[in-house]
Amino acid sequence: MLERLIESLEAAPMVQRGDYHYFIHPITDGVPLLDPALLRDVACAMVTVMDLHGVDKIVTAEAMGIHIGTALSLMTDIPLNILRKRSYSLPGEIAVHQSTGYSTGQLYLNGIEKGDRVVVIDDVISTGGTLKAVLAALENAGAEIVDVCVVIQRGEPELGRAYTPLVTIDVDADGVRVIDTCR
Ligand SMILES: O=P(O)(O)OC[C@H]1O[C@H](OP(=O)(O)OP(=O)(O)O)[C@H](O)[C@@H]1O
Ligand SMILES: Nc1nc2[nH]cnc2c(=O)[nH]1
Repeated sequence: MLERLIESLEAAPMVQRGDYHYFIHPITDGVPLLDPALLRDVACAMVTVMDLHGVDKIVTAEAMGIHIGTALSLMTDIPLNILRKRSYSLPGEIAVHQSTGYSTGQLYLNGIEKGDRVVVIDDVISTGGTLKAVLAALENAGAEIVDVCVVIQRGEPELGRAYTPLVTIDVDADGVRVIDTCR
């Protein structure tokens, strides 16, 4: 089920963002083109590995969790909640600081109620800064985090809780090497 993902990751072009070796891939960038078969492979694999029993909401972060979260939502009928990079100033909005290997910003959580059972998904975890911010916002909102799943784990980031990557990669200036899969 993950052959297309592995093959395309190992062919991913690289760019520099400061000191950061950034790989470019359809799942993590939407560039150059997202093959529906690849998105379907990823969504099916996530449904297979995640605990979705009694889950009220799928939670992801803008921008590159959205297409994956949408596919999962369509497959499971579980509503999708997106942490946005801009504020809506709605009552109860929760703001958290996000930092990655090449950027910093804010994420804004709306629409999660105390006691909601949620799963968190994202395209990639690298420093863990984004998912830590998402988890902090959900904890602040009083959600119960049932499971966390990412398509790609880059390196060995700690989240302070268990999470499941579909694939684990090593990255250097020459490109991406897939070193483990969830199978
Ligand atoms: O583990 P980290 O170091 O936090 O990196 C992972 C995050 O980096 C990317 O988001 P980015 O903020 O670049 O925004 P995008 O999704 O809008 O591209 C990606 O979509 C993850 O959310
Ligand atoms: N596309 C892409 N997204 C990322 N998010 C964190 N690191 C990376 C990376 O190297 N490539």
